[in-house]
Amino acid sequence: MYFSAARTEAFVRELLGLMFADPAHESSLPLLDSVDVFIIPDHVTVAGVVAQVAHHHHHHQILVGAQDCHNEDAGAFTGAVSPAVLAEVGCRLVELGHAERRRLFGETDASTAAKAAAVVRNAMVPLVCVGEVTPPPPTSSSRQERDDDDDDDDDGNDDEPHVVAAADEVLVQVRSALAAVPADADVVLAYEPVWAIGASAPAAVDHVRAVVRRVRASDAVRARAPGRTRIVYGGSAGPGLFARLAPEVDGLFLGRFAHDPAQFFRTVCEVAQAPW
Ligand SMILES: O=C[C@H](O)COP(=O)(O)O
Repeated sequence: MYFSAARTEAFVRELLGLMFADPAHESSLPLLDSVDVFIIPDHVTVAGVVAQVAHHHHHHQILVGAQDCHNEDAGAFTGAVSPAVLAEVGCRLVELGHAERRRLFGETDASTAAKAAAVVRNAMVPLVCVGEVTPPPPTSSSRQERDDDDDDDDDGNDDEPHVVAAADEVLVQVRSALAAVPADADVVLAYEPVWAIGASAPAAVDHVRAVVRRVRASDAVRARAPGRTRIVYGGSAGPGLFARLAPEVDGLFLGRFAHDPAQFFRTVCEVAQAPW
């Protein structure tokens, strides 16, 4: 709810202009071969954004998503948005269980899981938001982003207690959602530490990498078909971050720092050009 309908339309127009720039210059086509881009506007503008994107030849690599949906396809649920209708109008991805949905609208792991099943049933991809509520202790190096690229202990045995606690909290959410969808369905897990959303800086790189490593190593993720579970990071993400999170993290989920199409496009290019 940051944008008016007019601003959403202008944002998408500008972004498409950048992505589909004159091939003689910075061609976007190789870029789009190596990365999936999603745009998740409010429900009212989903169909309009689908129409804008469909105008371009390579629109298949730009997924238009919705920010929530109901878990039933049809019925007496006044005010709710049907996943079947979202699919019908060209929506391909549905964000579920965002921290604000959980905090302000009473969503739970159970409701998120039911919605994830509904999204897959309607041949769309669930983008399930997960993340711990409590920030690391103030003295912790995990608390905020900074420039210390410590050596990583890849086995996870030396993870700090708050990393282990964060991953355990996240894994409850992950297990619930993944139990609701077939093992071979595409799923995107958006790891968004709640305390890093709407902040001035993302969570520290080491924290994100360690938590994501633990999620990826979990039985719930390892039991899924190979290549069907992508994990992206969100929470004050923007340009300059991805190269420091990869290869543990597959991509980014931007909020405010994507509001400027040029910044968003720059971030997409960084992800596309990363050597992983
Ligand atoms: O919806 C996106 C996430 O909640 C992150 O938002 P943010 O990048 O503005 O912190």
